[in-house]
Amino acid sequence: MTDIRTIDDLRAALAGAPGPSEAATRGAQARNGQLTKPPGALGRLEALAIWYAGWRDDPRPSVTAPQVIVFAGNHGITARGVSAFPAAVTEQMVQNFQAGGAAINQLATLAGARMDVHALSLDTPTRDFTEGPAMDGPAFLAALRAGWEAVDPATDLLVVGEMGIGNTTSAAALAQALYGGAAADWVGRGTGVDDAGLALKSEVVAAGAALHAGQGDGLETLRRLGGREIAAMAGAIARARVAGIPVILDGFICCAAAACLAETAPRALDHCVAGHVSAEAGHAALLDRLGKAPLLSLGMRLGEGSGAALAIQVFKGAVACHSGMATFAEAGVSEG
Ligand SMILES: Cc1cc2ncn([C@H]3O[C@H](COP(=O)(O)O)[C@@H](O)[C@H]3O)c2cc1C
Ligand SMILES: O=C(O)c1cccnc1
Repeated sequence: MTDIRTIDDLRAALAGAPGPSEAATRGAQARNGQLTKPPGALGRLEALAIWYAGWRDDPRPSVTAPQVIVFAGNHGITARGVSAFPAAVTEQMVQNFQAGGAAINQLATLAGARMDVHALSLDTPTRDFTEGPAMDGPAFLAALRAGWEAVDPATDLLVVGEMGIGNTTSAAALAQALYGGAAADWVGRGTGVDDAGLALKSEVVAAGAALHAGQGDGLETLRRLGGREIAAMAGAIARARVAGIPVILDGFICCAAAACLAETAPRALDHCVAGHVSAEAGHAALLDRLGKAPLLSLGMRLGEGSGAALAIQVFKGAVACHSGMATFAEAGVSEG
């Protein structure tokens, strides 16, 4: 599947996507058992490398072409005062990304990743989701397709990040609509709202979830409560699933996008690893729902793909050891 013309095309692509190669997984497991180290001594790095080998269909893979894609969108919900920063910051940060001045630029460069920035109709914010669906069908499909098409088929490790003032409110509403619980379980301070701002966010999220929960699958929920950049992240993660490209998930917003796919097709996130756990209040609970244990826990709460981009280096470490180390036989080291 190289194109999606309808949202049902995306549903079908997710449902029919192949899993990792069993032969490559077995080959990598066998290799891992022969490497010059005590069994299990590289901890979770060993499982990561084997998992990566399966998805890349190569028992001795390397990470040579990581890609970081940052999507930006504006949110009608910002009119309700849910962010500590004005909506204009979305566009200003896009310019900062393009000039190389944001945190994600530094972390992507350090990880040896190509970085692409896609600003999605910034002059047309989504609708306030407490009044109706955030996006109509064509706008939603366009955003999904922008994400789908942004993935370089030649990439071998993908990170998707976002910029969109107000999007922690959108992500919290998605989480509540998909998983239930109270709005207060899912809202956090985002860019740093005070206690009154947090209470307002809870009200807005509860109203959105009440209006839109239970109206369809994860993708339909995404159309109703998401944003263009969140939909594009979902489109990119889905493309990677179909193309067998492993993905490192970022923070709360990225995981909300991913959750919409998981609630659409049960194996939709088999190709994803959680890069980090964000300090945003609901992220740990969201990772639990996704069944993903984070690689890093550094108290970051930035978004942009920053935590996941940092985790590329953990991945590179895992794969470099797996594929570069000598075996006991090669090195003449005695096995225990
Ligand atoms: C200067 C600046 C850079 C950022 N980079 C990411 N975000 C993060 O903050 C926003 C979400 O928080 P809220 O829902 O509270 O608006 C998103 O755009 C996210 O990526 C930023 C926010 C700011 C202010
Ligand atoms: O976890 C995130 O992705 C996050 C948290 C706060 C603000 N922006 C993003």
